[in-house]
Amino acid sequence: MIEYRNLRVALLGAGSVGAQVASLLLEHGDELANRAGAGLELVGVAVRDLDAPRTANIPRELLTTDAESLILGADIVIELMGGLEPARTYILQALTSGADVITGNKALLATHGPELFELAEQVGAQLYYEAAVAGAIPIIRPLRDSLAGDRIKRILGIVNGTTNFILDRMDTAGESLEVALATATELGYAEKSDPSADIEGFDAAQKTAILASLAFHTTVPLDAVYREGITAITIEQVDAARKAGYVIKLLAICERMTDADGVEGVSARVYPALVPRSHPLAAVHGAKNAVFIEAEAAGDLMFYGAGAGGIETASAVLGDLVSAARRHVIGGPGVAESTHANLPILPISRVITRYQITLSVVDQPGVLAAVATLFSEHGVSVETVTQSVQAGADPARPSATLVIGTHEASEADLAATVAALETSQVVRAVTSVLRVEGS
Ligand SMILES: NC(=O)c1ccc[n+]([C@@H]2O[C@H](COP(=O)([O-])OP(=O)(O)OC[C@H]3O[C@@H](n4cnc5c(N)ncnc54)[C@H](O)[C@@H]3O)[C@@H](O)[C@H]2O)c1
Ligand SMILES: N[C@@H](CCO)C(=O)O
Ligand code: NA
Repeated sequence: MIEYRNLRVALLGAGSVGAQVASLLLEHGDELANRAGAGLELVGVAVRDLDAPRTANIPRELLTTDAESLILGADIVIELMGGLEPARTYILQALTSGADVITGNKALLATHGPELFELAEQVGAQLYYEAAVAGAIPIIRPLRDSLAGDRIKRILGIVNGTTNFILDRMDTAGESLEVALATATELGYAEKSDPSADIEGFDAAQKTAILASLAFHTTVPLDAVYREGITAITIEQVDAARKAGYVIKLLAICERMTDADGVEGVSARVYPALVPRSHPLAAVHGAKNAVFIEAEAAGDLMFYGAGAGGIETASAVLGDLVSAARRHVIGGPGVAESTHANLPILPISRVITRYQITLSVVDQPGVLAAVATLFSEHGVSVETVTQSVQAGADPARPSATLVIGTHEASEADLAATVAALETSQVVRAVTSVLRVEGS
């Protein structure tokens, strides 16, 4: 038996993820010690209620309601309480006392990341957060370490399991958004009391801010992430997408781009988009997550797996724990989160992408030409046009549906085009506007 130096590990929070971390650490502690080169002693678990039921057995003597004392005696602090406070204060206390910190708290990192990383750098400690983006899927470490020698061009992520589950049910089972959301809630994916963090895209936006900051060495604040959720997506849009060879996915997009004025910057955005069925992300079903990375030298890479779940996410936390322990063994300062590039963040109006617009129009001579003119007047180039004619109730006023695919255009030009279409005499209604990504 090798005698290792002992590291004192404090756990804050014993909910879905925390309880599994405690249980796995107690069960596999010896093996993890061999991998880390240091003993990993769970010295305490801070909880709110000593008697609350838990998903895993934790010896009663490890439980405490005194988080602050626990933090002060630890070499490594694992924060799995969630929320902004007191998580932020506890992490600041832990770093100040010289401990390394592991967290899965995307809300905190997306909001107060710079403050936490700055303090970690000042005191020479390390902040690990693999669990904060896409749960069990290794994505933080690949971006920070494996791809540190490359340049990331774009990240397209399915980083919210609840919305992917809902959109997948709409696509594969023909369920309405309401029915699919009810199933997601029943299965425990969406929050019962308030599913808006998922379906309005807030959770995905937090993860986007974290990924974009890391990928482009630039601080990307949460409020700079453009966000649309999935609540306006209809079953008609999902069906039409399928017939046209697409699937609708809620995407977290982090992209280095040059806007129409030649300004190079970072775009961070979340919205439901059409993804070609041939794209690897189209094959991500149910509540699974995937992150598709386009890198200059490495080309395309995809990371796929469980983006949530107590024991799955605990895997990411324990991976961080072994990394933190190895760093303690080796010594030296932590690796700072680099924001050296400091690229400007492009507002959504500057973003350039492709679109698909569906219109209900009057079916009479000159309509197609009038619609095409509106696109060209606003500098938007049409790539494809598909027309289908509806019988309609009034034979004297036949109606047609036009589906128009565009070449790349700026959001500002596209918005102006849509506004002009909406007031045009020949357009009865603009029934759908979706971006096309991943092609
Ligand atoms: N559940 C997942 O699948 C998942 C995936 C990725 C990341 N995360 C993140 O991991 C963190 C934990 O998530 P979870 O699902 O385990 O949450 P949870 O709500 O199941 O557990 C949080 C626990 O922390 C406790 N807690 C809250 N405030 C406390 C305090 N002041 N002192 C002591 N205990 C306190 C709560 O009582 C609860 O038991 C969150 O930041 C979450 O965003 C969760
Ligand atoms: N609510 C999140 C959990 C993980 O962050 C999801 O649906 O993916
Ligand atoms: Na992860």
